[in-house]
Amino acid sequence: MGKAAIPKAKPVKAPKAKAPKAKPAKAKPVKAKLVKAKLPKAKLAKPKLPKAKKKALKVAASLPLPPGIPVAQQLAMPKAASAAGAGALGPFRVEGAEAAILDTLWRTIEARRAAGDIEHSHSARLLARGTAKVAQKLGEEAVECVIEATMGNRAATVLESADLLYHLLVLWVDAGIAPAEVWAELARRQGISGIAEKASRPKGLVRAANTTKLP
Ligand SMILES: N=c1c2ncn([C@@H]3O[C@H](COP(=O)(O)OP(=O)(O)OP(=O)(O)O)[C@@H](O)[C@H]3O)c2ncn1[C@@H]1O[C@H](COP(=O)(O)O)[C@@H](O)[C@H]1O
Repeated sequence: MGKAAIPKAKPVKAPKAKAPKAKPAKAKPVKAKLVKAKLPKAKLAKPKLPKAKKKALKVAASLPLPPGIPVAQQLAMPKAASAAGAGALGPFRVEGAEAAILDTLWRTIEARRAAGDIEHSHSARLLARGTAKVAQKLGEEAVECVIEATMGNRAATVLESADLLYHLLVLWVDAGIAPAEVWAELARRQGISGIAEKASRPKGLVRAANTTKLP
């Protein structure tokens, strides 16, 4: 019984011969890592071009952009850039295209309302249909904007955002609200945390009594 255990210990020496073979293999993984690091970049760069071209054709055919905004540049932007903040807006900068355009557009819509030329003015025609229609159109444009943003359609979201802002201004004109009133409210909120503000609101039945929301 004890003799049989001795021969089993001899094969243990065999693994020592395999150890030298492993040394040259160490140099290979280093090269393999470098190759792997380059592959993803090539894979990401190739599929982007055909997608951008397809989207550019669709948008150009169905929703033509105003002059001065490079469609190809918008669509070629990586999705990560859209979440990068103000830096992502670089390609969209157009001479004279600033937030002040909202004040100008509001004055135009107000002038159209006053003139009442429903034959030639979309604003006048929409305003003539009443508050409910104006509000309905704003809701429709908001939903369309939400859909495009949810689908990740960056360029279409820009177009829908413009529609949304225009129809919001029509609603302001209908309600007799001047942009400065909204700007003032935004200015008042500057520096106030939204979370802190919400926490300071009255809760429960007190809040429900003052709003249409459920407590
Ligand atoms: N920014 C806009 C703007 N954005 C969108 N639209 C119009 O909004 C309308 C939206 O079309 P929809 O089919 O969604 O709505 P709809 O025609 O009311 O159809 P229904 O919902 O009634 O079925 C289209 O006629 C668009 O051209 C705009 N119309 C005007 N403006 C600006 O307003 C200024 C004054 O326009 P007028 O009032 O038309 O002179 C213009 O110079 C522009 O600067």
